[in-house]
Amino acid sequence: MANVLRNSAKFGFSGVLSQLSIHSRHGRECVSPCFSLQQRNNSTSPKIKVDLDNSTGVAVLRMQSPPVNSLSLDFLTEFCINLEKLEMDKSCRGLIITSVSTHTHTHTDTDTVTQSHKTMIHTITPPVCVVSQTLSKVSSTGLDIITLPVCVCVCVCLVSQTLSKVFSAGLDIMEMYGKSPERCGEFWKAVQEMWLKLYGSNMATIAAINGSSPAGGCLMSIGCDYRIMADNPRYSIGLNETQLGIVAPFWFKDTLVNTVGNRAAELSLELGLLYSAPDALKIGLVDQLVPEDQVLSTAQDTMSKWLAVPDHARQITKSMMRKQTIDKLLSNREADITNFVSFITKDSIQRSLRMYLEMLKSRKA
Ligand SMILES: CCCCCCCCCCCCC/C=C/C(=O)SCCNC(=O)CCNC(=O)[C@H](O)C(C)(C)COP(=O)(O)OP(=O)(O)OC[C@H]1O[C@@H](n2cnc3c(N)ncnc32)[C@H](O)[C@@H]1OP(=O)(O)O
Repeated sequence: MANVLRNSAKFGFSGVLSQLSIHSRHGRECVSPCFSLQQRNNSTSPKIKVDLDNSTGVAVLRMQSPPVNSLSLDFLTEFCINLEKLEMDKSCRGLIITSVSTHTHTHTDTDTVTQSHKTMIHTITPPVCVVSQTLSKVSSTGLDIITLPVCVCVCVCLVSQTLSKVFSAGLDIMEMYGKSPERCGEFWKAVQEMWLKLYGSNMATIAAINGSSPAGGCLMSIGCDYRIMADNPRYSIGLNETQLGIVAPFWFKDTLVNTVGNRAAELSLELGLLYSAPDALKIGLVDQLVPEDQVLSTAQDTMSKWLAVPDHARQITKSMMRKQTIDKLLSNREADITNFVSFITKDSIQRSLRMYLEMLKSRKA
């Protein structure tokens, strides 16, 4: 333990993790070269928006991946990159994770379309510049040269997409359904990485849960130091894996046990319970309920209390509380990937996932 504390003090908590996970494909090894300490930490990427307030040292990470902020491989990779970048930024001490309820995505596109498609394009986007030209093209037979009237549109379009009222719908089920074992393994490694980075973060972390948060969304929430949830009867949170016919792995279970205790975790996991906000508060799955429009401001107020504690003392304490759980996964990472891949690719599990997907779609109809 003395070693742990010495290392924690020297490298910081996530520094210790990085030392241990140096071979990770999604870890520091591949991410670090992309970011220098000089880089600003206000970034907008397609699925995640990060704003760091330099005066408070608090970053707000907003998930903005419609329709439900599901955790795909791309999303997880982006999430980890953002976390790593903030972790390396000495001015960032606190992180709030939340979801944008609506977002406007600014998209610049260059497209080449045939004349017949021109009208359609115009109705979708206000083109900044439209250049008509004639394009010579080899036909599919390769013998005839045909000339098509084309319209080259350079468009700046505003696409408004609405996220349903979710914090995160958890792991992207499409990443686990009908995929090759290799792809499943890559995906699972990214899920592990997300949890390792979040649960072991040196930053004080708060989940501002402004929507439903099942399964992987719940894992992300309980990976934080504190949870504030919107008091909205439509929202639920929990590790509902068994309801899908799948099993939450040991480190999901350990994180839940560390949060709500053994008995509540046992009931919760075996029954795959999704809790309403008041019930989640009752078992300690979330720490505070507030009206929906106050989730973020409460998270900001709460963060200032966390940041009033000296960083090194908070970080070493966090390490003492979480290191054992983290080490358990670090020393079983490859076996955990192998387990996941062989479990998820079983015919019976694939059938369960298909039925669950169909159920999700039919609920809409
Ligand atoms: C020997 C054994 C050893 C054990 C070994 C263990 C190995 C490990 C085993 C595997 C462990 C895996 C762990 C899995 C964790 C997960 O996170 S699984 C995902 C669980 N998520 C859910 O159950 C949530 C499902 N979604 C919902 O309940 C609702 O969508 C919502 C979030 C409450 C939002 O509802 P609403 O606003 O009404 O939106 P919808 O209309 O339902 O959805 C919109 C579209 O989004 C699609 N969608 C929803 N969730 C997901 C998702 N998680 N992934 C992918 N896609 C999703 C939904 O189908 C809709 O799609 P369209 O119909 O095409 O619009």
